[in-house]
Amino acid sequence: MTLPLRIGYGEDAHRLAEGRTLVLGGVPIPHAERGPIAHSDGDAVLHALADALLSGLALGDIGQYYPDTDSAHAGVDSRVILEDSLALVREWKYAPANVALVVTLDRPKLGPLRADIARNVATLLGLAETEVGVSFKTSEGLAPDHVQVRVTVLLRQVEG
Ligand SMILES: Nc1ccn([C@@H]2O[C@H](COP(=O)(O)O)[C@@H](O)[C@H]2O)c(=O)n1
Ligand SMILES: C[C@@]1(CO)OP(=O)(O)OP(=O)(O)OC[C@H]1O
Repeated sequence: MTLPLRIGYGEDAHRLAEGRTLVLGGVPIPHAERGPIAHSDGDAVLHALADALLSGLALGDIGQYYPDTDSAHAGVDSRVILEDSLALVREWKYAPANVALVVTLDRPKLGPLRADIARNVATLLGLAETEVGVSFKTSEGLAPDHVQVRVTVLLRQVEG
């Protein structure tokens, strides 16, 4: 891989159900009536982010490294998935430069948690908080039963 800059893109979606904790970017969301149905902890931000990191270097996706058919990964903390994906990026001598992420969720309002999510994601990636853009959208009632996340990441080549 020779390009000094590479773009990665990732998406994730989970159906929401009662009795589950909604965690986004490693931040538990208070007042969420429902949380994700998932094989792992279902953190859609970290899943989409990990996929974005991998896609930027054409390294596949998290389902290849963490198949949801493998009981060994049941309930896995998504921070581990992200750390593993970041380690692969570093092995190829790249590092994240900045991140833009969009969460689509009808309820609850996430605006008050924007800084917490940005800070947590930045810490996980070794970035400044100002390098993590966090946007929220409702689906306008079109998809009230799921959470959807889309992420772009810019990767920069680093010295070996
Ligand atoms: N779960 C959400 C969804 C949206 N917001 C904020 O609401 C504003 C309007 O969103 P629209 O989808 O109607 O365009 C926007 O400022 C979002 O940041 C939110 O806080 N939590
Ligand atoms: C993370 C994995 C593995 O535990 O499962 P889920 O938590 O269901 O998440 P998803 O984003 O649907 O796919 C990746 C899976 O392999």
